[in-house]
Amino acid sequence: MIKVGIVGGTGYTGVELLRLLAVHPDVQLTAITSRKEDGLPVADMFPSLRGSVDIAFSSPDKADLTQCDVVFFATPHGVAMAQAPALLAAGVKVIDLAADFRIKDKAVFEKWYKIEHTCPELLEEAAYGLAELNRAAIQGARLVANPGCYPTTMQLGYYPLLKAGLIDAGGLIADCKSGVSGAGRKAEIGTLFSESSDNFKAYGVAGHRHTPETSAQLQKFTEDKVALVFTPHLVPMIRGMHSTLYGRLTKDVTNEELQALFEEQYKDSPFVDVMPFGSHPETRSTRGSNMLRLALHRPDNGNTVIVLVVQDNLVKGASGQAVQCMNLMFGLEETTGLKQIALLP
Ligand SMILES: NC(=O)C1=CN([C@@H]2O[C@H](COP(=O)(O)OP(=O)(O)OC[C@H]3O[C@@H](n4cnc5c(N)ncnc54)[C@H](OP(=O)(O)O)[C@@H]3O)[C@@H](O)[C@H]2O)C=CC1
Ligand SMILES: CC(=O)N[C@@H](CCC(=O)OP(=O)(O)O)C(=O)O
Repeated sequence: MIKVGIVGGTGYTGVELLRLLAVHPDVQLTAITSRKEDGLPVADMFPSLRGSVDIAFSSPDKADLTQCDVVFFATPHGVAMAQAPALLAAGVKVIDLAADFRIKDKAVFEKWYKIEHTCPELLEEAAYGLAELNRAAIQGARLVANPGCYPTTMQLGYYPLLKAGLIDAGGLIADCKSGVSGAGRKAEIGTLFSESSDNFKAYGVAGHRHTPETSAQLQKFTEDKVALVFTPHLVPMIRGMHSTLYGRLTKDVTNEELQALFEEQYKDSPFVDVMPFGSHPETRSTRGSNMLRLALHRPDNGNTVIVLVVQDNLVKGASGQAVQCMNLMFGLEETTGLKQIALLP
């Protein structure tokens, strides 16, 4: 059994990890931290876990995480970088759901996250945890940087087109929407019911920290200079993400060829569903599941290709993806414990 620790067990991605790992056949939940809830049985806070998780929270300074085989950090940016060196030195693998190890350039990280990077020596080593595009590196990694939720949709949607040189890399436009759980469980005015329900707005239009993460990754797929315009929006739902990705075609290609390109690219990726050309994927078709679904469109058969991508921000966009990485790091089937079908309605 893989002994698992979770730092930040009281947040949305933390409890989502618990939901997934509680029924994972190869996992033993060993330590779950909370700074405020030391000693409280996890299932007292989250009754959905009654009968499935029987351990209590412990404060991060009391929890002996070195007894774990792997530790997930479901914490704000900056927490994992402070603890990862000691854990790795003790032989513990680390999966960070925050951004501490996603951006290789320390100066770029510090500019966008407004915190000093205290262990830049691990940046190069960290494997970027997007299994579909980086499987081999994750398999051999002891430190994984789980991607951001928006970047997951943008990369999986644009990758086949960029790699095949079919679109103008300098004119990528991504119009993305997230459910409110994407902002986490902490109290904030913007996520109060009266502020975020029956309301719809863009945010971070002048610049969002997922732009440098996504651009740096997309740049690996093409020699042309990538320029990405990314506009996130907050939609009045709890879970779910919908990204509409626009690309300007630069070569003659038929719709059948575009569809075949995506189907071929993801034929061995169990968590990417390439839907029939012209489909309209719905966020609810991924709710609670690790599946990302996408579909291609080409209005009027012109030179714009549109990729519609949906996922559950808390599963494929965060905790499910992290478990997918754990499976690869420990030589398990990538889908182990992740076969949940989306909840409808
Ligand atoms: N929500 C989402 O859809 C996604 C989130 N992420 C990223 O995952 C990470 C967690 O997000 P989310 O679960 O939404 O956040 P939450 O705000 O819901 O939870 C944060 C957790 O971190 C703990 N925590 C906070 N500060 C510290 C600290 N200094 N030391 C130890 N533990 C701490 C909190 O627990 P306590 O206060 O009890 O100690 C809490 O359990 C973030 O970096 C986020 O950016 C990534 C992709 C998607
Ligand atoms: C709706 C909402 O607020 N979403 C978050 C992104 C969540 C995510 O992926 O987070 P990290 O990259 O920070 O890990 C945001 O835009 O800041």
